[in-house]
Amino acid sequence: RESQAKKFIRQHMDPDSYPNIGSSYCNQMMRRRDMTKGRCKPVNTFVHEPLVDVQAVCFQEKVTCKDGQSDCYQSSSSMSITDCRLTNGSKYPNCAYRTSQKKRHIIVACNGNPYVPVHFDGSV
Ligand SMILES: Nc1ncnc2c1ncn2[C@@H]1O[C@H](C(=O)NS(=O)(=O)C[C@H]2[C@@H](O)[C@H](n3ccc(=O)[nH]c3=O)O[C@@H]2CO)[C@@H](O)[C@H]1O
Repeated sequence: RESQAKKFIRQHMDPDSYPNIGSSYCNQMMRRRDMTKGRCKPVNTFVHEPLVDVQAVCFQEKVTCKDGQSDCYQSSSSMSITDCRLTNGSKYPNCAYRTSQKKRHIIVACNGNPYVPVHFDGSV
């Protein structure tokens, strides 16, 4: 059984590639990281920063999560991210994504001991 922390890493961490945004990055990565089984995950962000830097966000600015919970944190510095968004013409099982490269402050929810990111809430 995959822990929430491991799931966060699988779904949202890609420190090694700062993709030269060919449009295929999201199409490939959403499959490779197992987010196109059963349905195409509509929106997903990959973070291109070292894991330790993303884990440190759990000890940065506390903010309210989209769901109203209070265990979210906003990164003090902007980070390199790639937003993957399902295109309108996309038809399961051929999940077609738009790839958008951005520099944003990320917002994550943290949980557990050790206190680590378990959910990607958004970016600003
Ligand atoms: N406060 C919390 N505290 C603790 N745990 C919390 C909390 N909240 C949720 N979980 C947990 O997380 C699980 C989970 O998968 N939540 S999810 O909203 O569907 C994830 C979103 C995100 O993956 C993605 N997205 C979205 C925007 C963006 O910019 N980039 C981007 O990637 O889209 C998804 C849908 O929005 C949920 O089952 C619940 O267990």
